[in-house]
Amino acid sequence: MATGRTHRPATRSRGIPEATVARLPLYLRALTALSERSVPTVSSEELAAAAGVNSAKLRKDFSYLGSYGTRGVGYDVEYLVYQISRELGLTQDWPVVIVGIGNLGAALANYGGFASRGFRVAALIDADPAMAGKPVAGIPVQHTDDLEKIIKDNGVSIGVIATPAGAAQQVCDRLVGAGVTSILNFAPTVLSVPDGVDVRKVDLSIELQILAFHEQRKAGEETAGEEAVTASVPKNTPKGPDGDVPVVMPA
Ligand SMILES: NC(=O)c1ccc[n+]([C@@H]2O[C@H](COP(=O)([O-])OP(=O)(O)OC[C@H]3O[C@@H](n4cnc5c(N)ncnc54)[C@H](O)[C@@H]3O)[C@@H](O)[C@H]2O)c1
Repeated sequence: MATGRTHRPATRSRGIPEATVARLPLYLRALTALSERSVPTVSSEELAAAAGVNSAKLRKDFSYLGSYGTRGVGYDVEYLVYQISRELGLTQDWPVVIVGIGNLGAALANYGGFASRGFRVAALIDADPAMAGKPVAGIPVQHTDDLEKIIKDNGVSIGVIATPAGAAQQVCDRLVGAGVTSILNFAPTVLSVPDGVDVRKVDLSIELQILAFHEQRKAGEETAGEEAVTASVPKNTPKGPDGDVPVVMPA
């Protein structure tokens, strides 16, 4: 399998910066909550606060969508939900396969939040023959022998890897070989993929390490006369698009 990580430009071809794309799901989450409460319109300030984003940044982001709101009225909640969903490609159904149905894979399969956002778990795949045919979240687990056929039969373009780290590259290669072009990797390893394949990595332990760093810094700031401790750590630490630490990172 060809290797080499995908390097995305900071701006996608359609002119929406990656940083804006990363904030769209935050707006969508806040807007969906408003929609569920039947709130018809929202100001940029209210929405920015609900999404945890600076309001000037929000207005700039929405200008890329061609959405400027109405002075004195704000943004139409339902229309904005539609616009952002369309921009993110969520107005269509995305069949997803999960590979590695252990503790994490089973938890992901049971997570209802995927389906409600347009991601249908089409198949569960595991290398353990003892698991074949056993239902998890109502879906029978299938053996890795059939991985390529499962991908093709279900028209899958997004794969989730929840195998041990040592198996992740091989699983990734097979997924890509079968036509998968987007991978969400939970295994603690860096995956090599050919150009045109997107990999996103989720690592909760890294998030905890970043929080530990901040905790350490807070403790350092509270300790009078210990400037040497606070000065030894950089001021600018990794932040997410909305100012908090990101859970999903580029691979
Ligand atoms: N990113 C995170 O925040 C996070 C959190 C927890 C776990 N993890 C990682 O997720 C992975 C799974 O963790 P877990 O606790 O569910 O492990 P687990 O041992 O419970 O499950 C792993 C599953 O993968 C299957 N498997 C092994 N090799 C395979 C292969 N080649 N093809 C298909 N399936 C295969 C095993 O049969 C098993 O069912 C590990 O890499 C772990 O480090 C990541």
